[in-house]
Amino acid sequence: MTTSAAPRHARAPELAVSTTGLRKTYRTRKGRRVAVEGLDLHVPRGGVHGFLGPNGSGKTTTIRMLLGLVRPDSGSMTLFGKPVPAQLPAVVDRVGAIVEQPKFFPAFTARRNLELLAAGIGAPKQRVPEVLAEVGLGERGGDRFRSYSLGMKQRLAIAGTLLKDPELLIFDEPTNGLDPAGIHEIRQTMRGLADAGRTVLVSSHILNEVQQVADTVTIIGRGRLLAEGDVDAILARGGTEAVRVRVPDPAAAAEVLARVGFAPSPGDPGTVLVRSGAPGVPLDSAQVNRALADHGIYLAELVWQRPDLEEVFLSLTAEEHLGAGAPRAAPPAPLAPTAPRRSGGRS
Ligand SMILES: Nc1ncnc2c1ncn2[C@@H]1O[C@H](COP(=O)(O)OP(=O)(O)OP(=O)(O)O)[C@@H](O)[C@H]1O
Repeated sequence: MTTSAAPRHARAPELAVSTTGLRKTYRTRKGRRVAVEGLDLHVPRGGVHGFLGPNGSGKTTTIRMLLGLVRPDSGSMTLFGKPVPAQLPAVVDRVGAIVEQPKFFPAFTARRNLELLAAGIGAPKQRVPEVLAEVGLGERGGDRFRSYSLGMKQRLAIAGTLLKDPELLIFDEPTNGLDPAGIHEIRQTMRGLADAGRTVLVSSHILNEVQQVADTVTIIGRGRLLAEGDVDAILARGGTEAVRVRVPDPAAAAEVLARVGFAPSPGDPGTVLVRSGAPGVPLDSAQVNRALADHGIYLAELVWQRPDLEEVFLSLTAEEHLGAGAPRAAPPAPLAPTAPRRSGGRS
């Protein structure tokens, strides 16, 4: 099933990126391998758009096709409304991308490295201090590249993509290999770029990592679209809220909760997961607490379990794995679009 959660871009006059029916197969010794299977992608202008899917789901292949590095078998693509690859030269200066790690000279300063890069791509040298500042390296531009942390190296790579002042930035798995601090730095950098009015298209196989910074996402699996739209709307449709209660006797608590209309299920040892018992009725944690206390069961802990994009992905792919004749869940009602997130990120 494809979930389309009332994306903002439905009203946008022009998308930063779009693909229609995009397909790519690779020739292998065992025959043809389908990498991208009829993919429709819609990236609105402005904000951070997460392009998400597990390893091998076709993200890099799609990005490489958009950048003219790989030729699709069929389908169409546009960047800022211009068909690519046919009109790529007309839009290429509006796009900056990191698909592979750029090579910097370890013994040169970050500033010198960017000056060399600027000369190579015909960007003005005056942009160098500006782009260093934009990625938060303004104070460290005089340090040698080899003294940088991995997160700083990746931010320098991002600075390199900004030299020509592009409107659209495409980053393929920019947090690969980074520690949590480095991941946080890159997230903040992407948020800052989007808040400054650029469009950031970022791919990742770690869905929850991007959930924290993306305004909109496209989730793919095995080269096919699974869900797209505003993060909050996809979360609201794709997963169910639950509370985890820790009680002395989980079986007794589950029985009580089921009797009064909740939907309990076993949690970690010593806990019960409680969901709303009726579709569309929000879960009320105070009622859970009261129901248990009324039956002499006092909880030691109550923790909200909010749905995340990993959970949404798993539920979407679980549906995909159902046989053709198996019953499918009815699609949830459409939701109103949510306002774009503009600062601070999510926790
Ligand atoms: N040059 C190639 N030749 C043959 N098969 C390829 C080639 N490049 C990619 N593939 C296959 O195409 C599929 C999609 O790969 P792709 O790298 O686009 O996925 P991905 O989502 O970017 O994965 P990852 O997160 O691991 O980078 C995979 O099955 C992969 O093995």
